[in-house]
Amino acid sequence: MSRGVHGTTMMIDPGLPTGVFTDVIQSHGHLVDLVKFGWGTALVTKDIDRKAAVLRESGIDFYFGGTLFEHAVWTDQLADYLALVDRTEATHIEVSNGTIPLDQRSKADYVRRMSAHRPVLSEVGYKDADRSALLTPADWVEALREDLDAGAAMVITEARESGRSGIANSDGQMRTDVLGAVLDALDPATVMFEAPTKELQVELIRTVGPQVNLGNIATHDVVGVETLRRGLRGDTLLALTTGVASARSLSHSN
Ligand SMILES: O=C(O)[C@H](CS(=O)(=O)O)OP(=O)(O)O
Repeated sequence: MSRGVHGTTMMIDPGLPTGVFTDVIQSHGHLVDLVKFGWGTALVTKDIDRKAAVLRESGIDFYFGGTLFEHAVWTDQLADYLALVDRTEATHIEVSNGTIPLDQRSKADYVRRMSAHRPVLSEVGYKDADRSALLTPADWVEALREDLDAGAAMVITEARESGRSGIANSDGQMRTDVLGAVLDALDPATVMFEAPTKELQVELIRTVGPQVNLGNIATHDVVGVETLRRGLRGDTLLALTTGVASARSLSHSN
């Protein structure tokens, strides 16, 4: 799924027209490891099978938003959801409890069940910022561990498409207490951090390194994120690269 030293980049499709989506994949697909068809957009997208084919032809893994899984559980349509996964040949299933009343233990049971169908990406954190804020760093670590123990291929920290909930505060700032606890307890290779804003992307790349797995990257930000990973933007240049020019030659050129 990942491109080696540079971690997984998961792009979120908010329902782009098929032509635009195809263009994005043709132009930037080499920088994308995973695509999420956001929330329930797949069910109202006329061309979802064509979009899925574009990703299969490009060798890019994809799955449907956790909200679609939750909708299926809540409305008792899991069989239809799995039929969609099979028909489109989605490579992964996201299991989450960001919206519906599904406790952590029951979610972990779904991780076990869904792992029989596809590798599972399991999310921790809530869509509601106030509810998420009540989760302590220890709660996050415990839930992430429980999902990994239940067989999740990777766990996801919620931040929404806005970057204003879950592991981020409602003002968009990273909850550094949670991030620190997660990095102390888990191998970052097993975690994908949703990071739709430049502030969150920079913080994660500076803290974890270019190998950090980043999710919910907007279609128009794929190239920008890659430059951050490679120190090709001022925000990460000094943190990720070693200068070779001497101070003397630098001062001469100034
Ligand atoms: O795609 C989804 O279902 C949502 C996107 S958002 O939180 O509504 O912006 O995210 P997920 O993390 O997959 O639940």
